[in-house]
Amino acid sequence: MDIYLYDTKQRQKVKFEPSVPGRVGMYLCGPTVYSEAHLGHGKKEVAFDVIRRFLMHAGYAVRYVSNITDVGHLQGDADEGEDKIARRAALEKLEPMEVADKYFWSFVDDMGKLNVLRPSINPRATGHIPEQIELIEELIERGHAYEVNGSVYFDVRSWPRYGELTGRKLDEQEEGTREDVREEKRDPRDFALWKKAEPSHLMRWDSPWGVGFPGWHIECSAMSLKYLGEDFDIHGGGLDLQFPHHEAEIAQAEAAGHGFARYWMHNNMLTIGGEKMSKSKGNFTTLKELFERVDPMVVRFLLVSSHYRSVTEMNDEAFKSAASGYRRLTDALHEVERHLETAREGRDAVLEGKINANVRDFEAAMSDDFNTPEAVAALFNLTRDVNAALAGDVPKETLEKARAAYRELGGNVLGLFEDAGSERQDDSQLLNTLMDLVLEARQSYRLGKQFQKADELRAKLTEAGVTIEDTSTGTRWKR
Ligand SMILES: Nc1ncnc2c1ncn2[C@@H]1O[C@H](COP(=O)(O)OP(=O)(O)OP(=O)(O)O)[C@@H](O)[C@H]1O
Ligand SMILES: [Zn+2]
Repeated sequence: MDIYLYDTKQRQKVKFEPSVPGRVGMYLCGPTVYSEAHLGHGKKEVAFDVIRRFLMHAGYAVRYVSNITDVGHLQGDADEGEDKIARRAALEKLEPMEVADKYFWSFVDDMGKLNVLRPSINPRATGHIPEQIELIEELIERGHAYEVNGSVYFDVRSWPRYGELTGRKLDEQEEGTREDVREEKRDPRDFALWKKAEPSHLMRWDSPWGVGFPGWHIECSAMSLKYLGEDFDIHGGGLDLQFPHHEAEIAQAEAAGHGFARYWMHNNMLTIGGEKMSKSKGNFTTLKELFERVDPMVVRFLLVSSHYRSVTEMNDEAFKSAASGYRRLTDALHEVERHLETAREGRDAVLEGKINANVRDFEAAMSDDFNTPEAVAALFNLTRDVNAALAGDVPKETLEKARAAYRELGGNVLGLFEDAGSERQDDSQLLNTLMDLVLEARQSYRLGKQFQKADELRAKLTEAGVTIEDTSTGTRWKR
């Protein structure tokens, strides 16, 4: 199966050829673990999870590495200032590593609910300080980095290829860093590889340049090279990471003499009211909040219904239609399974021909830069064909073929049906159904003017940790 993907660096769709036949090495920039993940983070994780799953479907053995940033990411992505983790540690009165662990496990939990496969390796920046120091030493030796007052900077002027991923011109590169220009830098575009730790800085390590901590970008170069080797296949991340983070990653690795990622893939943003969902804008919905009102599998369905390079807009309407689309697929699969219990032996060649055609459409869509909306459309066509046939009598072997198509394409590739998070997903679905029933009961008390009973129900729910709120659009509940 030939797979084409959009490579950010070449600015076009290209045929994917792994550097080692049959194997794929993939690296995805992971979370900075200082707060709860929001739906935008979910979009990124699901986008690359589906890419990984389809490569597995195509027969590749995939090593999927996604880092955990637990040091060096400073406020405002700058070269100067407070570390995001340390800041949160001070606010929550926790050790920095306690903050990192708390939000790391919370992230693992959220991604499990979204049925994102666990990475093969989840390396942490703090666990790879020697590797980062070694890479910085190589850069200094080759004349691409310099030390000043215990900090080390990448010398952008020594590396003319800097900026080639995004094709930024010199003056545009300066813009992002001008505010943080320090006298120490030879050029305002230079970025920190290692920072001297001020006495107040909690996270600190010995280095050839004194006590300090690594810059934000160096961990990804060091850890991807360590676990995937030179010239690994795919590097992914959000669009907003292209500059400066990914430009810096490439420069750090290549200037030190290493081959780096061969394909660059970037997901577009999840928006709300047309604006990027982000922590700093405050317009975010954490996945945990969302899962209280929307089944995580519906959230995943919404995410895969738009292309990873398209913007996904979040609103109640989108969730409503995702819920009904998702229900159509699961209902059809359940119907197939129900019919299988009593089906007669034999096959239906006409329906099998249609199933095969839909499977081919699905694979063609996914081979064309992982076009999930078209792949979902193929599943709906399959559903239409299967439902029409189920009105009559479908024999067993053909039903099994239909079930296998749903399980492989909808389940294993799009991740919509089972595995990692299925138990918890069932629980949350059950909880939603039960709460709908409870709220209906309360509503009928109120309509029957049995207000005391309605209030008692509400009080008992509060006792159980569930609060309910009456709004103009209906009653909502929260845990
Ligand atoms: N709305 C979004 N849609 C898609 N991906 C996102 C979105 N927000 C963040 N990401 C991706 O998640 C990763 C981590 O992002 P980050 O922690 O900077 O989140 P953020 O909410 O944008 O935070 P901040 O506003 O503080 O920059 C990045 O790869 C980024 O591209
Ligand atoms: Zn990175």
